[in-house]
Amino acid sequence: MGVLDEIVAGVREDLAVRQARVSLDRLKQRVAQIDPAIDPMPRFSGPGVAVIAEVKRSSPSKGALAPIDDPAALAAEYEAGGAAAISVLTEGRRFGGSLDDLVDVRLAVSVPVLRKDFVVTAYQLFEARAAGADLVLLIVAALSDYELVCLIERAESIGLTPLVEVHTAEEVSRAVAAGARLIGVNARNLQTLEVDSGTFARLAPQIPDGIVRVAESGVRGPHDVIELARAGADVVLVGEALVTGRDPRSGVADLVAAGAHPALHKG
Ligand SMILES: O=C(O)c1ccccc1NCC(=O)[C@H](O)[C@H](O)COP(=O)(O)O
Repeated sequence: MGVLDEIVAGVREDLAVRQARVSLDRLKQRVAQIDPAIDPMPRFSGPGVAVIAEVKRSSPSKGALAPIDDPAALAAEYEAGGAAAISVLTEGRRFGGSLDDLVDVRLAVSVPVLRKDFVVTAYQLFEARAAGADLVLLIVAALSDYELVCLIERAESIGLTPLVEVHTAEEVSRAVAAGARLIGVNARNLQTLEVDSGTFARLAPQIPDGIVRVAESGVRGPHDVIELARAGADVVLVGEALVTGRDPRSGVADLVAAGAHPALHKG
């Protein structure tokens, strides 16, 4: 079994426990009561490169990264540094996250919030929206074409913007055919966990104009943002470098400044 399959198997076990506790109808009632989701797309379509800053305690590739006792405070620092959105890893077993983290972050910031998890059922979309998420990650490698189309449509029907994650040229084609408007190219191979910094530049030309391009994983600093911008990135998603860095606010601000350089402005 590969790493992704192992993670998804654990996610399904934990999901079954939550589904036994909270019915889908109850989640739908909650979703009907909360404020509408924020549309992140205008923030991702400016002249510079937008930064999604991630709340990430640990990972399968690196183990423990940072304790993050107060995810809300970290997210507020990210927002103060200029983050266009906050990503919250809500998977518990391998990433040390939870939906409670997302609820706390939602209350602390006014920028859009992404539920970064391994979503395989519509129930998780309602969980995400009920917790206050505005975006949700859908990983093409974890889904059939039919599941992908259904989850994109269902997410959008409840106001969530799907970030559709790809790793290969074939997955880009599947994401585009499924109707993705926001595609994330993840440079981390989900089998080997190695980061290949050339992945975005290889796959981005295959993503049609009009679809927002996100570069995910392995962004270490301003130099990488400049390289990714030159390769066509509209957005970068950064976790490890920010949670292990000196200061999250200035860490984000440095990335935003690099992506805002006039020489990189999109045409
Ligand atoms: O981070 C991992 O080790 C990982 C392993 C398997 C599946 C997903 C994984 N990470 C999720 C992410 O996509 C990253 O947290 C995100 O792109 C930020 O990456 P980084 O800046 O390299 O922390």
